[in-house]
Amino acid sequence: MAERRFRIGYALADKKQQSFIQNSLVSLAESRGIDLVRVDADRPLVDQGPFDCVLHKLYGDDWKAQLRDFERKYPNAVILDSPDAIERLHNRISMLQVVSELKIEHQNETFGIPKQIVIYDKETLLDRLAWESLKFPVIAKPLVADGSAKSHKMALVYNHEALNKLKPPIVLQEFVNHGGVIFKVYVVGNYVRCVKRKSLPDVEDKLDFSKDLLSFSQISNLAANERIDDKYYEMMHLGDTEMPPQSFLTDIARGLRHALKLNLFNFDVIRDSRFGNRYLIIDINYFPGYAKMPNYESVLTDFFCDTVYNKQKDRTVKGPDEKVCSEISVLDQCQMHSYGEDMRKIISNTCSDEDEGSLPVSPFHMEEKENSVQV
Ligand SMILES: Nc1ncnc2c1ncn2[C@@H]1O[C@H](COP(=O)(O)OP(=O)(O)OP(=O)(O)O)[C@@H](O)[C@H]1O
Ligand SMILES: O=P(O)(O)O[C@H]1[C@H](OP(=O)(O)O)[C@@H](OP(=O)(O)O)[C@@H](O)[C@@H](O)[C@@H]1OP(=O)(O)O
Ligand SMILES: [Mg+2]
Ligand SMILES: [Mg+2]
Repeated sequence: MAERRFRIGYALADKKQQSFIQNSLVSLAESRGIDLVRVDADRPLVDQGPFDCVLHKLYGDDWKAQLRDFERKYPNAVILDSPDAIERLHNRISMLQVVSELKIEHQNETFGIPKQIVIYDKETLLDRLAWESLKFPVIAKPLVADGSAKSHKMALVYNHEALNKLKPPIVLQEFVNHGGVIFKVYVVGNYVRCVKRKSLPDVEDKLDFSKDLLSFSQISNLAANERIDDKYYEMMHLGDTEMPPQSFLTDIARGLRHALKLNLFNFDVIRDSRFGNRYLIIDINYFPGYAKMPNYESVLTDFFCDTVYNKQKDRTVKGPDEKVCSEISVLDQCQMHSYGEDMRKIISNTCSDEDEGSLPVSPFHMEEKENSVQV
């Protein structure tokens, strides 16, 4: 049987393409039957198909219209992710609103978001009544989080007088001491991985009134070629900071993934130093810098395989007999690249004569990896 290969088109800004599309990822995906194909943003997407899946992080109405045209022509292709779902993350209020919708209970840990208000105009900014309930210092963040450099420009504001230096629309969020360490939780489908990063240091209880405002941008970011590993933890003295419980983060990730209807995102979490078991979600980003995550190549390749495999499964399931054939053939063509005979047995067993309805679980996520969990 001729080998069925899968095509995943990626439409990314240059910077993202450079960091994400590394040879190591391309060749691993290739060895598992997946070709990563660059989408030329200057030509209509619809003319560049077919793709089994489109991976994208581009903005604007024109791009959204292109995705709609593409979907009309190729209704079976998977778009990762839906532009409407991504848009919710472009506003720092709607982005975090979803956190309060989550119904998750853990015995020892609680979570939420910092106290915050949104200010749309200068008059309200200077009206003490409007933000009376907030305690200084606060972090001023642009309301819009659309990936532009401007949308990352923040300020730590120490007092009321400094507020007139800010340009609404902004979100004012209480600064919460958290021991200078932030947890970045990467989500790739049902895979969840938390890493530690250096964050803003704590501020003193007694505010230093000589300071009024401190501007900063992407304080917790790494350079494009850096990865989170033991060397980074050692250099940044992060080794001793205890991670939040993985099961707690996994539940939040699962809740966010379902509520947001997104597969590819990360969220930033800080541990409130006043309590020790209270966690605050401060930011959610679509398609973050995965290349800095340990083993990003295999995590992403597993996810790609899962995605195209599940889609193929949806498309081909008609009745038990047809199902058996179509699934074995997809697996033969794609997964056998890496799973070999054991997998063939699993599939054949699952598709035995007695088996009427159930489908084989996707074999791509059968191992639990260290420090990560499937949700
Ligand atoms: N409420 C807060 N209390 C304490 N520190 C905070 C708070 N909000 C943000 N920070 C610090 O400011 C940094 C930037 O904030 P935030 O993550 O909201 O910005 P961003 O530009 O969207 O970041 P990213 O690069 O992750 O997209 C955080 O990584 C953290 O160090
Ligand atoms: O630049 P990197 O690859 O690291 O990725 C960063 C990403 O930039 P890019 O998508 O333009 O590349 C940012 O996206 P926008 O908010 O600007 O859309 C945001 O998600 C950061 O949090 C990511 O860094 P991380 O926090 O994961 O380290
Ligand atoms: Mg952030
Ligand atoms: Mg962000």
